[in-house]
Amino acid sequence: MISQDKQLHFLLIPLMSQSHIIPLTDFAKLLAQHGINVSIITTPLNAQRYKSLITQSLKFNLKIQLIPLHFPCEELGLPKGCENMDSLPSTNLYKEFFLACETLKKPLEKIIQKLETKPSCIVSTGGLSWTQEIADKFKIPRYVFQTISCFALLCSQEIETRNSQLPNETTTKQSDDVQSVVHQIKWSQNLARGTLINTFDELEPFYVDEYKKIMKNVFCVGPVSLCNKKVDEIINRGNEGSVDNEHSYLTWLNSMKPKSVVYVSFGSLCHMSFLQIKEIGLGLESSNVPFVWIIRGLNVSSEVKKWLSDENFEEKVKGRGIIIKGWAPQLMILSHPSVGGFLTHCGWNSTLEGITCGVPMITFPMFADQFYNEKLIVDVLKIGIRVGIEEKNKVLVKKEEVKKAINQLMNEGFESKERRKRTKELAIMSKEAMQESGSSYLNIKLLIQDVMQLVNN
Ligand SMILES: O=c1ccn([C@@H]2O[C@H](COP(=O)(O)OP(=O)(O)O[C@H]3O[C@H](CO)[C@@H](O)[C@H](O)[C@H]3O)[C@@H](O)[C@H]2O)c(=O)[nH]1
Repeated sequence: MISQDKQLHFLLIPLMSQSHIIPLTDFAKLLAQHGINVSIITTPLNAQRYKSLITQSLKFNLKIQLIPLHFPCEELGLPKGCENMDSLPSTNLYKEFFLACETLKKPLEKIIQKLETKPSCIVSTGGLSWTQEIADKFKIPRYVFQTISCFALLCSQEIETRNSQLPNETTTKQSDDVQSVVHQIKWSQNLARGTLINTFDELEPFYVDEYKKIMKNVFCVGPVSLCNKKVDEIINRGNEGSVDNEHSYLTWLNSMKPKSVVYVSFGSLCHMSFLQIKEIGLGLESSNVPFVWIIRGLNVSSEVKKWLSDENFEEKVKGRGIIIKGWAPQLMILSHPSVGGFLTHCGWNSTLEGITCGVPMITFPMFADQFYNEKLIVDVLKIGIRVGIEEKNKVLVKKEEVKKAINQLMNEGFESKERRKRTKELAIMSKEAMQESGSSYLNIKLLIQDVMQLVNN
């Protein structure tokens, strides 16, 4: 714990999406472990979903509170209860969702006005450019919390988001909207005091250095998921409801040979066509490799359910494969010794979680930074292999290609062993970065000093 003249209070504002709330709540724990008082802005349903965070903080004497603000779903044409991007019934509602997020600005200003002492700083995730206006209004320094890699940040500085990186259903009008939002985000980032990135210096040193040349006050503070050490923290992370099933998954994983299982998941937002889901299923079936396959959100369509039942799929793979139709305890599964491969959409949180758990990957990007992360995983770090062609969101990846990639990743050949070795080395480096006197640990301290100095001036 640092010695400090004043009790620092960090106000954390994530975009209401699992891929932003999860790393920011992890970061809250890390800050609280350094003696910081942390408030997280959220909404009533998200507060419910993350209530275990509060139980845990009380247990470990950490000062973290959730501040729920009303989220105007129905007023803005969103279905009731859609307070998190993963509960949207269609990707066409993203615009309405972002507008609903922006309406949090006024109530949040009222909250800040009512606080006895104003927050020492705001930490908000990249997409929330309106939080910069709040920071300016109250003269509070704002740090942008980046949930993507330095490699992807640099790529996106250079290149406009290509249409092929947008989700399948995106229209030209929506694509223009995306470009204008990207410009707004960049504008607000330049006004921020600094940038915190969920990565670690040793993972992508060249790209971290390059990013530091174009942005001021850059602190790599991750992988933040490593703050979850106790089993119940890992099982509960981002969970939607009860954790009863988690223990049966654990029993199943315990019965499998070390490094024999492939974990298949496409994050919290990806919307995959029925035909693609079918090819993945058939590829998994014919690979003969044990698997845990997550089908969630928009992907659990009636077509998918019918196909699974017509094929008698779950019965056919019984004993060798598990399908989870809903929220999976991803960190628990990836950190289990029986898991030896990860078929992933390359979301940055998933990529980092694969790395910290030492699990090599099969890359299946579908939109946004996922294509950059594929390049980082396959070409730079050499800890994964591609399945199908590069711009695969427009082309069906066939079952034969899925089977081939799984067998190539999971076999005992020289290349697989080398890939596994490299991933293991990165896993060790990631843990060292987060340990006392590791690079990310020290960067968090430097961040706190930066805030302290601003507060004391
Ligand atoms: O059943 C599930 C599904 C997901 N997760 C967790 O949810 C997070 C998902 O994050 P990520 O892997 O980054 O995927 P997305 O949800 O798809 O993330 C979006 O946001 C990321 C961060 O900005 C981008 O890198 C991605 O491209 C974008 O799709 C991870 O922590 C997972 O462990 C679970 O625990 N259980």
